[in-house]
Amino acid sequence: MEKICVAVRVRPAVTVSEDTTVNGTYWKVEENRISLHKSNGTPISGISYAFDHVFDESCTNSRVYELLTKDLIHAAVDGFNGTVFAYGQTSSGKTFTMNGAQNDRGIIDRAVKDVFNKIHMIYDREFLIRVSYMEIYNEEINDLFAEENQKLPIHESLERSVFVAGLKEEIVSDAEQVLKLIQGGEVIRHFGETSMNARSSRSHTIFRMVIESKGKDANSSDYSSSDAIRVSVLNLVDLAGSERITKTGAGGVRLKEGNYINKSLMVLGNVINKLSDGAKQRGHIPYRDSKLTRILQPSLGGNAKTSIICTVAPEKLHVEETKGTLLFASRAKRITNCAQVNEILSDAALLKRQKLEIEELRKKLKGSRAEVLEQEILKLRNDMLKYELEREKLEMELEEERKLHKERDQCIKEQQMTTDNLNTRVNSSDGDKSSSQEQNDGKQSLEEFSGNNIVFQEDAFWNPYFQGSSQCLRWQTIQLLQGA
Ligand SMILES: Nc1ncnc2c1ncn2[C@@H]1O[C@H](COP(=O)(O)OP(=O)(O)OP(=O)(O)O)[C@@H](O)[C@H]1O
Repeated sequence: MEKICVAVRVRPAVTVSEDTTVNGTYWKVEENRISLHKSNGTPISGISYAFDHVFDESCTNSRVYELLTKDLIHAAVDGFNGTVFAYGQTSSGKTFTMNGAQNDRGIIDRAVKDVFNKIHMIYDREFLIRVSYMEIYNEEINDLFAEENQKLPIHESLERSVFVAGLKEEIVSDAEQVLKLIQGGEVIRHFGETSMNARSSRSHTIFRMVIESKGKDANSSDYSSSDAIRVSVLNLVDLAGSERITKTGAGGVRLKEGNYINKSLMVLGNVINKLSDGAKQRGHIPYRDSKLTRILQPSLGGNAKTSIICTVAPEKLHVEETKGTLLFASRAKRITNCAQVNEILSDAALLKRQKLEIEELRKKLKGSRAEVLEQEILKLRNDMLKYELEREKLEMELEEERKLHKERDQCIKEQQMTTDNLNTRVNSSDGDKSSSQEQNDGKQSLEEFSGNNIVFQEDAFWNPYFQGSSQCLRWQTIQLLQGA
């Protein structure tokens, strides 16, 4: 999360008759602060604003570029979206700042050259640059690279986010080529003379560079420098200036243009207001209320680094407009964007990245409580494994036991049968020889097991000792009988 970078630039006073110190007030610039003072030097309370930078009338475009936009342009080459726009009342110096003058090249010119200088110094990536140039005139989008492309629609898709359908994109290889294309666009851009500016921009323009890059070394272990493709969008915007119709005295075409300009700037102001309210109070952001805010949506509170140059006129005549611009600037200063490198990953790159991330997390876990937990989990897992083995062993023993039990039952049955047979034989041969004493005891008579010389007592088979193998059962029975 980072705040939008906001600067105020005061243009030189244009007419001697509008002496800034006459009639009571003047704007004073001190470091990064601008405040309104009375002609006697006392500050007017409540009208003092601090920004990231405040540039006085002596400041050059070169300095504005260095302090406010250079880093952003370099970040765009590294994969961050970036937007720079100039905002201010008509004739306050927006076009001078963005497009420059003959002896002082503007931000766009410097940015284009800087982009190419920077990419020529990056040896491990290859770049593909595409540029487009459009204007929003009377709330319609026209292509400044192809005059026939007028009234272009805005579309939205998951892949491309918000985009202007049918806009011509030129693939470019050097700065000179780009600057020539821009010059061509300037010829068809809508300018017009007003009472306040001999060459007033009657449209908002958006010059766009799409910077794509890819690592040259595909075998590198660093995913970000090899397989991932970075795509960033750099918008350089020159807005038309707000104007008071009462001041300009415009009529006809100029009046219509002025109304459209004011309306779209009002929507921009509303969006800025809402965004500056903070995430909780903000509610619905009216991006869709104008083409300008729709196109700039990612740059306002979205995934982009944004710098705003608010231009003001120092003359007392414009003091109310200047106050309005400063209010806009101070609200914009409260907005936070969330810029991140835009990468498109192939499956291989994704895998590589995930592996690295897992490795990173492992490193972070080391030395923390998580490591102790990990060991505890390992110990529990070992214990579980031990119990599992024990359970299997017991199950096998149980199975063995069942088998023995079955054998024993079988054996009992066989012995029962033998006993029955013997009894039948004894009964039939001895007849009434059985002693009455034995019958009274309720015990069955002892039988001699022919062939083995072993004597069994029927009761003994139900003795608990008979649990076990049939061999053991026999031995226990014998012992019992011997002891009896
Ligand atoms: N910093 C500056 N130094 C010197 N001249 C400047 C500066 N800023 C503006 N000017 C001059 O002031 C005049 C108006 O400037 P510019 O056309 O850039 O205003 P603008 O804000 O773009 O106006 P509009 O909104 O009407 O297009 C131009 O003649 C320009 O050269």
